[in-house]
Amino acid sequence: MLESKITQLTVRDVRFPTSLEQHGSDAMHTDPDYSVAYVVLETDSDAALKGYGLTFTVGRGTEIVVCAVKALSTLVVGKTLKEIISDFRGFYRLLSSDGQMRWVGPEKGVIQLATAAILNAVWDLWARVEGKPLWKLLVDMDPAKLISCIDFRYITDALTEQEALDILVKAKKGQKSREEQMLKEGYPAYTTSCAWLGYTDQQLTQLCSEALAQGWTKFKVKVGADLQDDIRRCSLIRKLIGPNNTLMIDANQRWDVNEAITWVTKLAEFHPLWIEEPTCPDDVLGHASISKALAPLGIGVATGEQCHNRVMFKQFLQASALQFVQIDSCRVGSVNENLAIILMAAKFNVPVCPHAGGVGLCELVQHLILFDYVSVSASLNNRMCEYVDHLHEHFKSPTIIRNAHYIPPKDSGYSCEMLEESVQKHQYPQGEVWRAIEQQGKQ
Ligand SMILES: C[C@H](O)[C@@H](O)[C@@H](O)[C@H](O)C(=O)O
Ligand SMILES: [Mg+2]
Repeated sequence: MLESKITQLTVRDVRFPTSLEQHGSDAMHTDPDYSVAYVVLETDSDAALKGYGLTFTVGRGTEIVVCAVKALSTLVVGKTLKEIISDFRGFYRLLSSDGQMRWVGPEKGVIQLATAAILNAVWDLWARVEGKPLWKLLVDMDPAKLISCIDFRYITDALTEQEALDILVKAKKGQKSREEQMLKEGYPAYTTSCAWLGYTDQQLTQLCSEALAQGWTKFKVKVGADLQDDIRRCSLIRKLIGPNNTLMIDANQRWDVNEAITWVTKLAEFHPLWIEEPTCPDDVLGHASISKALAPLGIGVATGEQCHNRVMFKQFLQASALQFVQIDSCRVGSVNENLAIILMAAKFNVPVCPHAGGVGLCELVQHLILFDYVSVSASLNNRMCEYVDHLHEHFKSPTIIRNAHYIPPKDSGYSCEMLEESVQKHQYPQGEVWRAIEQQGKQ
């Protein structure tokens, strides 16, 4: 089936009206409608083989990503899977460095989100052909083959191909038992679903109590809009979870550098493990200053959900500007680029704690963090994967959480195939969900 040719790419604008109940809200994204540009790759295979991919967005603007996916589609339609994976690095470059299209990037913004959607679908297709979930395809892959999927351009000053290969070869030791451990226990997760910024104290208390009863021990709270609110909310949640559970805070880029330091210092009494996205996501040196100032308080800096490519991560690592690397399955160039980031994090000995606050992100990124543990970092120290409890019912193979751990997916592929009925209902603007909302607005 590797010979299957990709005959068509379809892309749809699918949105969920999460802003109505403030799910997903933070200090900068006050009304997010969790959305995806949803890609399906059709093939000429008899076995009705298809590849499914997506990239996450938050409502208006999804149509621009859809447009960018269409613009890139000519680069993938007509290729066989074999052609792509026999030189995946070359194919990655074809998409990310197209001589005309790169002008609207390069490797950042909308075009990078579109690249992610397409490449996520290609990886899904490959894993389906191999009859494995994506994480298993990755952990079983020969290290040299894995390396051949990565574009090392611009990062060899931080990580050479040889160093990356050495990391993978070294981590072969103990791989089998780590894989068995994951299948048995799962990968540790934390929840963000109790404390979105738009939730009331009452909601926060109820959701947090329920989560504690379900076995959650690590919680993230949104902060950054109003200091007094933050003090009240953090104090509330710290009381609920007790001194031994873990608390993280997330400002979604709200502050200037000095403001971040002052603000977080005032929240230090609640002992957050990290402050996430304290300032502009592109400000490497700003993050380094914040890291330095907060280190004596025992608070680390986490970032990555809007870190648009491997070069940004390289600089953050080189400048000791973050203490937690938050990879994102859709922000950068899919698995190919995330492999580079995971390997750089290993070289710099910084834990990877993926971002998953969105629709479909939990489904996707669980594969990458399983790969990180089994085949790269071999450590769970200071590591956990984000989980948000929204919209999983729209997926064919939704995430499975047991005792606050991600249980490794078993179905073939990259877990982002959506239920066709859900796609049709939520397609923007013609799906019935959006037509009903429009109707109500008119009344
Ligand atoms: C708009 C989104 O919900 C963000 O608030 C979310 O991704 C968040 O930053 C997170 O870390 O989960
Ligand atoms: Mg965040």
